[in-house]
Amino acid sequence: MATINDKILAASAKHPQPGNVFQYGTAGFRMKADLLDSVVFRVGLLASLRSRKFGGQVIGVMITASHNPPEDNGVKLVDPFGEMLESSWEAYATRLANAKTDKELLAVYNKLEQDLDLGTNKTPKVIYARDTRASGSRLVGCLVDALEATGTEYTDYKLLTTPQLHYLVRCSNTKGTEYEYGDISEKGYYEKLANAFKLAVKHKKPQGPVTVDCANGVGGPKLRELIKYLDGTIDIRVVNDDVLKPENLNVSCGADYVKTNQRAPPSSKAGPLERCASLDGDADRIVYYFNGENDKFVLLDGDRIATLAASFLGELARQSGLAESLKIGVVQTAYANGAATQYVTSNLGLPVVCTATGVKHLHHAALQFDVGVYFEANGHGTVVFSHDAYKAINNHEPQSPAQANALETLKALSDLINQAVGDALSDLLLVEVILAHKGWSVKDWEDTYVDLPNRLVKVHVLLRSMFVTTDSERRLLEPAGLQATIDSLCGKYKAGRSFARASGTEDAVRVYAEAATRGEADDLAQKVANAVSRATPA
Ligand SMILES: CC(=O)N[C@H]1[C@@H](OP(=O)(O)O)O[C@H](CO)[C@@H](O)[C@@H]1O
Ligand SMILES: [Mg+2]
Repeated sequence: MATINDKILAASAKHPQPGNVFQYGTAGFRMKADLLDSVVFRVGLLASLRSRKFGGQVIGVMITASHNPPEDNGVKLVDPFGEMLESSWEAYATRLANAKTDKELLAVYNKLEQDLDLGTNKTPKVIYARDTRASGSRLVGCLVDALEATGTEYTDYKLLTTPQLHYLVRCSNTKGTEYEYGDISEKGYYEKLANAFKLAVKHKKPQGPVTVDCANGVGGPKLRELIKYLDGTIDIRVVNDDVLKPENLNVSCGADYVKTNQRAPPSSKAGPLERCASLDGDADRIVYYFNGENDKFVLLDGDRIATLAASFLGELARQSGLAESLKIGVVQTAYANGAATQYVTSNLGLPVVCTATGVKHLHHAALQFDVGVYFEANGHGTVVFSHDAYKAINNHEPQSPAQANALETLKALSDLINQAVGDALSDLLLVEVILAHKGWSVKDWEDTYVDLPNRLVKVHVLLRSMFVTTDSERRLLEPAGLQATIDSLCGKYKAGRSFARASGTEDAVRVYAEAATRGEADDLAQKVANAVSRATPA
């Protein structure tokens, strides 16, 4: 009888390594889809090991390239509690992906089996899903070959948003425990969100429609499905939801297009002050926007969602009598607008923590609070409630009808908000709840503070690894002397702030600058970019 090792060798022979060098980055592996067969096969091997490491708990595999062009694809792993893969395992994924031959791959796999102290012999379990890309079903085939070869039990959830898969992983592993998260089904996801939303807006119905651009991705059909469970409590108008033409995915639409180009999708028919939102290709990011006075485009990005959520959660905690027991905090990266940071500390009186770029860093830091609000400026984020926060919310005896109302809304939000990962559908409903409660238009939301003009530029350098940062990427240790130059440049501009760091996803150094006026922000960004270029070999 063929051993597992024989089976891995035979299956691997169907998916030869193309000779490329791969790296499991911030968002898993991501590249042109036709290069990915061997990578997905090998991620399948790792998912099986990861499940064995946790005594047979369910691990998730998501096949998506999010906001990338339609011809790309990617793959990432979901850990047992629904979080992103633990960083130390990213290196194992990279090692497996880069083994040149089938034999070498098997050697790496067997070595990991030995080194990882896998403990019990429980059958490994994996669940997986994919976005709407044309290459998705072929890549699923590669994944299944690995799961079959390793004797891993698996369930194919077909098309899902990334956060839906995270939800299912968390539900699977918490069933019957005190952390039980929900029913292990797609329907369970919609029911959980819809019930929480209906409860949260029981007394305050959202005013006017919200138009949601779904990037022609998987978020479209999933949002349409969610709407069926909302019983007309909100008017959501779905646009750019054509998934039958996968070549249209993220093309001139979607959250990344809107954030990068600072404009609405050209197909948008929104009138002045109409509430609009855009999801990305796998629906884990969302940004809001509208046409303001004189047709000025106004973006309400992740910073704005974070400040809105923090302000509302702070109010609810006070109104329900839980201000003392719920420590609320906001987590941002250095890319957050200085005005947003200032608003949270000065106006809301809440602490702000800055972390390195990448949502896993933010998520981790947010767990230090009872209620941790975290968003990247690009619209990826969520609010995490600690176990103690759930206990406090669920055990608190309200002292008045007003307290009872606030508590009910707070409870509903703790169910509405995806605890595993940033989720565009959950975040959409969260924003809608808050605007409804505050009775705010998008203009009122914008008016909470004035963003500092800012500029983000990319500098192409020969060796981005030369750029070594400290202080949550806000300051450079190397190249020597460059930080002093940046400091002195910032000092010349009112409210000047700038930093440079190597991108983790592109071969470039990113320079961010903000200042009191548009001209000064642009000027500062350009000068720092020039200094970055000068500090590196040509
Ligand atoms: C300035 C910026 O937007 N950076 C993005 C980008 O990271 P970089 O390391 O800056 O390339 O991609 C990350 C993964 O999608 C995302 O988490 C992050 O916010
Ligand atoms: Mg995404």
